[in-house]
Amino acid sequence: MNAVKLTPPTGSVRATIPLASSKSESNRALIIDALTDFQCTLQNLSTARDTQTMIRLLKSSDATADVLDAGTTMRFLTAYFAVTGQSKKMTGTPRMCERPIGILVDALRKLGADITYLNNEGYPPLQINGFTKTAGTDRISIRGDVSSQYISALLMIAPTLPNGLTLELTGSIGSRPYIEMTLEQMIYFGAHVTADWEANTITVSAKAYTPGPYTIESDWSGASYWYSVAALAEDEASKIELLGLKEKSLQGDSAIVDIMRPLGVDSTFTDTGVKLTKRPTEPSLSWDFTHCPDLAQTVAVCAAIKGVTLTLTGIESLKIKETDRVAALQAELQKIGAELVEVEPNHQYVVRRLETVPTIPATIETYDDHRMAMAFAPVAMQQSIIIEEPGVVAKSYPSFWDDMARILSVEDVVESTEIGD
Ligand SMILES: O=C(O)C1=C[C@@H](OP(=O)(O)O)[C@@H](O)[C@H](O)C1
Ligand SMILES: C=C(OP(=O)(O)O)C(=O)O
Repeated sequence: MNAVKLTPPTGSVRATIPLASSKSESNRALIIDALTDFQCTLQNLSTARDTQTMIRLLKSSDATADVLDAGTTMRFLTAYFAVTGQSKKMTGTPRMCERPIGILVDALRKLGADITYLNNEGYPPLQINGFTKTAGTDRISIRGDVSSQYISALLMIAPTLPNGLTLELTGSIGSRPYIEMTLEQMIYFGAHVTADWEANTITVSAKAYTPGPYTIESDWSGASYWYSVAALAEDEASKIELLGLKEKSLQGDSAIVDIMRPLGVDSTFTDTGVKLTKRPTEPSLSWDFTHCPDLAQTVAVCAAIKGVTLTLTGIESLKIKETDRVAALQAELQKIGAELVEVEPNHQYVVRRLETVPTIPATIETYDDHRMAMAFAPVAMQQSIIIEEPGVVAKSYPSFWDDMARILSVEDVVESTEIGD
């Protein structure tokens, strides 16, 4: 086993953190760039593995595209390879092959794509065998409550369809800011888009993208771990500056600014980013994570350590991400003396402290999930903690441990290897 041990800092924390840039914005910009025949100039692309995988697969002429564990890369490339008439086998990690894709494949088939499942119906791996543009329809109904990534994937290819596309989103809509991010980036590159959020209908005209320069913002999801660090810093004089973030962001995870105020963090925007300082904490907090699911783990762990009773709704989609994040949180929060209880089935959950005294340092399993590692790391502001398989952070934030080492001690834990291992 590979692990790192984190030890609390002494005194107040003062740090300036460069942050990784957003993999969500990067992966959209890369698809749009590919649809302009790579005529755009993209700046500050993310170093995240999910983005590096997207770059590699867009350049590759191999018959197989292995996206590893990158959800957006799988969903966006499936639509891109289909509409550009390529023959590709799409595959990924064993977990990726458990993450549903049927809703996107059904929609692409209606538009004219030839896609077959190679193993289980509705899941990767799949084989794309091209696209018949005239066979398609230009109006499609699609569920909005499983993953917004299917919707973003379809929207981005829509300008290249002969008649454009109208999407009617049915049921409740999750992760809506990610759909809005897609639309904003499409509009930036010259797409004609009309979104009617009353009727849940989005129309995209057939019109080629206009290539141009584009600079990716820092990653607000990655920023959330620094908000948790600030919230858990014991010294009231602690200050952290996060570079490259904007108050008016395309990223819905900028909601962390509002979520963290009751957890004790004030945000002040500057020309270069945002400064975090400490403020009084409230005893309880309720938040609906429907539109910012990637923040749920950060906030759950932070509230658990602070002893703030947290009521969470909108976390159903966590079960189909890199791991079942609800189950993973339930198991690991116990180790830091807290529990995540399902109060209303598949709807409302509460994080609260337990009476038991946990062992310190707790050893946290990460379940191949970058956000499990990064969400638990800020616990080290108050108590030592061991995080297993720390390399998982590479998916979205490869320099996370180097950045953490600016404020506290991050040591590799060397496990003795037994003969026969
Ligand atoms: O479109 C995107 O960039 C993303 C959308 C969200 O997924 P869902 O739409 O599946 O919730 C989010 O969890 C993921 O990290 C990135
Ligand atoms: C869910 C995530 O990513 P994806 O769905 O793109 O794998 C994430 O980064 O938390």
